[in-house]
Amino acid sequence: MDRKNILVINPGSTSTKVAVFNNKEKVILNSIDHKPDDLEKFNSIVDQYEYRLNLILNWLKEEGIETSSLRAVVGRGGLLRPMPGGTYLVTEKMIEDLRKGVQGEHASNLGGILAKGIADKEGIKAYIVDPVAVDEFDEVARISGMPEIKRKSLLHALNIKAVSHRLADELNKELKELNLIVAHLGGGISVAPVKKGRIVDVNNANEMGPFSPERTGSLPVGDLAKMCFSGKYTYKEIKTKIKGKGGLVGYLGTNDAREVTKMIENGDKKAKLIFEAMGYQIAKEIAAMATVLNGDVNHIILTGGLSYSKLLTEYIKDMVEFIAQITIYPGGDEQEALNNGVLRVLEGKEEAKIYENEVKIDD
Ligand SMILES: Nc1ncnc2c1ncn2[C@@H]1O[C@H](COP(=O)(O)OP(=O)(O)O)[C@@H](O)[C@H]1O
Ligand SMILES: CCCC(=O)OP(=O)(O)O
Repeated sequence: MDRKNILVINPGSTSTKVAVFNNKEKVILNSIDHKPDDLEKFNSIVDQYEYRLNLILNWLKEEGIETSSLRAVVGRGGLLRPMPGGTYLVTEKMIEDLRKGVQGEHASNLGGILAKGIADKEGIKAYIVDPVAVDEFDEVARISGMPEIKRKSLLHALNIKAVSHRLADELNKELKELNLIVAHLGGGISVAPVKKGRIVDVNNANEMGPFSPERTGSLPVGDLAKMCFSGKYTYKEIKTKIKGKGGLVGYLGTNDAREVTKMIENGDKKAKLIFEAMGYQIAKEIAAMATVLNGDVNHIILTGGLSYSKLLTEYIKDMVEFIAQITIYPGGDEQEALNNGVLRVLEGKEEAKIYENEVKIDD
């Protein structure tokens, strides 16, 4: 069979997005949503491998797409060691680090593993592009306030870079001429100042910043420490309360903003307060990042799944439009960005990076 297709796999905390491209053309796309109950039964992210793999393979089968038609497979890259952006070949060392979760656990750790699993069976190559561990921080942004703890760059780097380029193109400008604040509003939330194309700071989307559909974001640390030592919870339970059962899930029992919107439409006052509180925290984070850019902000971008919600984006807009003009790219461009990253390599415009050569391995 003619190998013409690229399979894109984007595992997120609330969904697995899959797409097939033929060169630049998107042949088909699907977002398989995961309710908290679907994932709760797994002990770790890596344990979800067979579950997500079967969902992908069954979907390909239903759509009549043979894996023998694939030319390459690309997955969203995970919490690897801090690394420069770009397209990376999935190597054994990368797989080892994704399995270990060297910077923690997140669904995107499965991206490279799933891509390699499918690619190896077909004897083709697997890649990741601009993983969530891309680190372009200014040194000052690494200081937490406690010498034992460093602030980390963990974020939706793939989409933040893609939509920044998209806006620059639409404005007919070079990205290096612009200062942007990009808020990716997904299962996790990243708010990043993009200074002349570089992501110089960000809340750690896994455990800092605004609360999100399934995460607490930053918490009052004294109360958290007390809770940890109360004897009521194991370490694992606390971790799940922070990531998985925090945010909208913690308050309202769902990670789905569409369900929350229905609750609000049906007069649920608690749902309204919590949804507005999420908007309030996102707006505050955007304003904080405006200071990182010394107030010199050309544009604010709202993107990610939550930015389909007019209720949420209007709330945020109202609070931050004094800073700069706002553009909304609902959902975002992650699938296209993954495909484009691989195409650049397959077309010889860029060389795939090798993980081991780009990161510091000191263990
Ligand atoms: N049309 C929509 N309207 C409102 N919220 C939406 C819509 N589509 C998706 N969402 C919400 O966006 C969030 C997921 O965003 P997404 O970027 O897909 O995250 P992830 O990649 O982590 O799965 C969920 O809370 C989901 O309910
Ligand atoms: C670790 C940051 C990436 C993130 O939060 O992605 P999801 O929104 O897909 O969970």
